[in-house]
Amino acid sequence: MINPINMEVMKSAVPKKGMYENVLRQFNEAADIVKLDAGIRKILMNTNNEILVNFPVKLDDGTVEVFKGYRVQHNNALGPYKGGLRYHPTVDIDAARALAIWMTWKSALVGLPYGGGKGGIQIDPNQYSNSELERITRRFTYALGDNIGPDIDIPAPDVNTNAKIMAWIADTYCSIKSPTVRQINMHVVTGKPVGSGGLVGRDRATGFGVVKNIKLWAALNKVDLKGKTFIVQGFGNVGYWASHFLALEGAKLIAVQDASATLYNKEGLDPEALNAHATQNKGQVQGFENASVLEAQDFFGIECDIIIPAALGNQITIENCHEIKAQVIAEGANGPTTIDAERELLSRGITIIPDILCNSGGVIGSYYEWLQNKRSENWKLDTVLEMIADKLETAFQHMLEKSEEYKVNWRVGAYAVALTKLEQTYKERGVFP
Ligand SMILES: NC(=O)C1=CN([C@@H]2O[C@H](COP(=O)(O)OP(=O)(O)OC[C@H]3O[C@@H](n4cnc5c(N)ncnc54)[C@H](OP(=O)(O)O)[C@@H]3O)[C@@H](O)[C@H]2O)C=CC1
Ligand SMILES: O=C(O)CCC(=O)C(=O)O
Repeated sequence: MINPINMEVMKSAVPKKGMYENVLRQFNEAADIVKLDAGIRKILMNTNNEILVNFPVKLDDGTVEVFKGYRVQHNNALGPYKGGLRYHPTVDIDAARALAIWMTWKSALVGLPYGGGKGGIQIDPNQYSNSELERITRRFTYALGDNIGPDIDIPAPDVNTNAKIMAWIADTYCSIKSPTVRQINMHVVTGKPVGSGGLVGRDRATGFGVVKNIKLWAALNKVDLKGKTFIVQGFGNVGYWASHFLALEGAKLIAVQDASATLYNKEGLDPEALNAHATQNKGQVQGFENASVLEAQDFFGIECDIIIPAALGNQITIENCHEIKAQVIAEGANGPTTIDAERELLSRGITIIPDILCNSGGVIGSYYEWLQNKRSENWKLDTVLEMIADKLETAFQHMLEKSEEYKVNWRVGAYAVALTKLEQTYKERGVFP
């Protein structure tokens, strides 16, 4: 059902530059390789629904501001739309499209009963107070109306959103339902605080999954992670937890970059101390002691074994990829490597663990939260991490098999798994008899 107030639902338009162009190029390359049915290709090239809401919020000083919120629902052949909400000035329709499309491939690749969605608000959250952010989130939820729902479209955290914001969404969504069904709708979002139906371990699920993938890569290549050096771009949810888990393997974090600073220490940066510092410093690493400050453009050229991009898209580009010396890039972020940069890096023998697999621990964790809510169960942390690791191992194996079958790189192999699964689903249903 479409909320008639402040709502435009549009069909997808012409591809434009940026992440959206990248995702379509990746899709077309893989679709050619697997000889995807032409009709299914047309379906998957398009997004099902693109929702833009303009909603007013009264700020603390009494003035009114109108915000732009997006939710793109790419495809729901495998189940309800699923994917995060981002609060960032770069959120626009193209970014939401690209990120929603990646979610479809990701869910299909790791065998989840979900389609792909993504969205957010075009906003710099640092400019607003906590109570303003709460009102903005609640009005956004209200404006989305029944376009989201536990069996329709299930948002989750992404850049600059977190468990608290998910709790506000769940609370607002439930409060506009009849009292008799309120509590059974908490799984309209995942990534909630544990006290509000959240999953123990969803906070670390993405970073845990990134490191699980690095371990699978290391095992395949007989690499000992102990003593290996790594650098991380973005020290938020994904960047911190990936650093935490990789340090547990004996690897050494030697540089971190966020929007505030680029920090370096070849003797090692302690992820826990850095996280404690960032927590006291609006989430930012700037001002951390025991590190030298580098120019931002020098980050990817740092001598190291592993790079974990865990910030925004299009960070590793044709301009900076020549400087990269690492053996492997584990894509914690969505779309961090441009297509041209990837080509160059692969030609130099650098491995890229593709985002749709590498960061999928998050949505797998979300799936278990959703299932836990549906079944009124509670799982322990060890059980949750084991279940996530298990799905990742299977998906990693499937990616290797398809890469081998078609003699293609890992990203195309991962896409081949996802597209084959979607094609099978459409054909089984008789859409294309
Ligand atoms: N959260 C999740 O479960 C999942 C997230 N992802 C992806 O992982 C990435 C990170 O998400 P998440 O950790 O949740 O987000 P957070 O908001 O928790 O952290 C984002 C980090 O990126 C940094 N950053 C922002 N802009 C820049 C920049 N221009 N240069 C360097 N660093 C920058 C931020 O720094 P600052 O604080 O200074 O702005 C912050 O450290 C995104 O691409 C997201 O889509 C993928 C799967 C699941
Ligand atoms: O947990 C989820 O539902 C989605 C997380 C996400 O946004 C992503 O994987 O990019």
